[in-house]
Amino acid sequence: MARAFLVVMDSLGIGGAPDAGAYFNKDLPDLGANTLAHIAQACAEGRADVGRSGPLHLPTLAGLGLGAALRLASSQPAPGLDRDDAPRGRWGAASEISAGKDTPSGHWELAGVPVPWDWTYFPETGPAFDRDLVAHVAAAAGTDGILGNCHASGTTIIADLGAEHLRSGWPICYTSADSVFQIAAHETQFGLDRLLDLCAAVAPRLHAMKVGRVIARPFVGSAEAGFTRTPNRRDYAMKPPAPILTDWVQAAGGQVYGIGKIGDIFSMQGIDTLKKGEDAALMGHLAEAVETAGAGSLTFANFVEFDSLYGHRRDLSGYARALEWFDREIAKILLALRPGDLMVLTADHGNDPSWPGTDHTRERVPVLVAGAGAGPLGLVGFADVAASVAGHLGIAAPGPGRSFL
Ligand SMILES: O=P(O)(O)O[C@H]1O[C@H](CO)[C@@H](O)[C@H]1O
Ligand SMILES: [Mn+2]
Ligand SMILES: [Mn+2]
Repeated sequence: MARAFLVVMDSLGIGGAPDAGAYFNKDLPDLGANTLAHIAQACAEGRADVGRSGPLHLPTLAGLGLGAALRLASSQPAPGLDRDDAPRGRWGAASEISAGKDTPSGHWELAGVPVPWDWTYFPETGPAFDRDLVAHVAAAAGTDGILGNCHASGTTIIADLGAEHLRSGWPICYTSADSVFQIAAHETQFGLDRLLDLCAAVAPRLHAMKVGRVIARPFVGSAEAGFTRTPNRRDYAMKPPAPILTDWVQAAGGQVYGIGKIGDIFSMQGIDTLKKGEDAALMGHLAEAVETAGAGSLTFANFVEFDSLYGHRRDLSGYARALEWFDREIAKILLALRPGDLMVLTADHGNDPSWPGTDHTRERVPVLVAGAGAGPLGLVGFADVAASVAGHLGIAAPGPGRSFL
């Protein structure tokens, strides 16, 4: 009996989005952004040699068709990924139709439901949040005000405002090119539970404004030693607008196992069990799911560190190291798959570490399939991923997606 494993390599874009010109980082359109190709180019040119060296080495993913998918999506050279002439998996490139280039829209559309509305974004100049919203957040925090109130990189803003936060006790509120309201606060001085309660309290108002996520960003440290974010980040996302792949599987009697950020991204909708942790631990949970998942089940995993630790930080070496680690680990997991298993490896948006700014980039994403033979899938849509997984499990797939298998 069939089982399905859907694995999102968060932010591993492969360029070529038809509408990239409509999305921006700073004032530069995302035209030409290509997360994977630019990492591969940096590796080949010796610009990504911290903790690794040489051309980007991804034999497992390339063997499934990653290089072929990249060439289909865009014309950018990707040294090291140009020799997989006969991929052993099914491979293709997917475009997103939802507006925005953030995690929730990407995942919802991969799960079969494109986002039917335009998200709310905050202005880049002047105060990001209006007086009513500031007053609402401060009241919920029990403070006389907030810090930040601007677009920022999360690591930079705690370095800049961490000391003032400790002095005043005011939460640090910031946003990005995504539809997000982020609140950073000291985990022990402000309190982790208090921060999570604050995010939960203000989320309904922000969701009503069509702001996709409120994100708790706890950190530790001191002005003297510096400030560091902890793994206790938590996202409070809007609910998807319609039943998604996880609901379809449950409705058909299958179990749904979430791994990583999947629980936050879908507000636990349609998810029976959730395993969280750093990416290394998540890989262990994925291996365990391959061992134990039942017939008719869906395991849905997100590996976020490509994005959070390396893409947003514009760290080419780190992203390459993470990809090479993932490639070695996923090789073992692919070997453990059984007849009747389908594994789809894909991504939710780009985050080109060679690009200006610190935000996501609008790109196509790879779709690599193990367990369904070999050969091209062509150019597909994000929602086709959900339809294909549903088709493999033999269940109905409402919505716009069409199976590519
Ligand atoms: O700079 P940090 O806080 O990591 O923020 C990043 O993380 C957010 C959510 O993924 C994005 O919108 C981006 O701004
Ligand atoms: Mn993402
Ligand atoms: Mn991100």
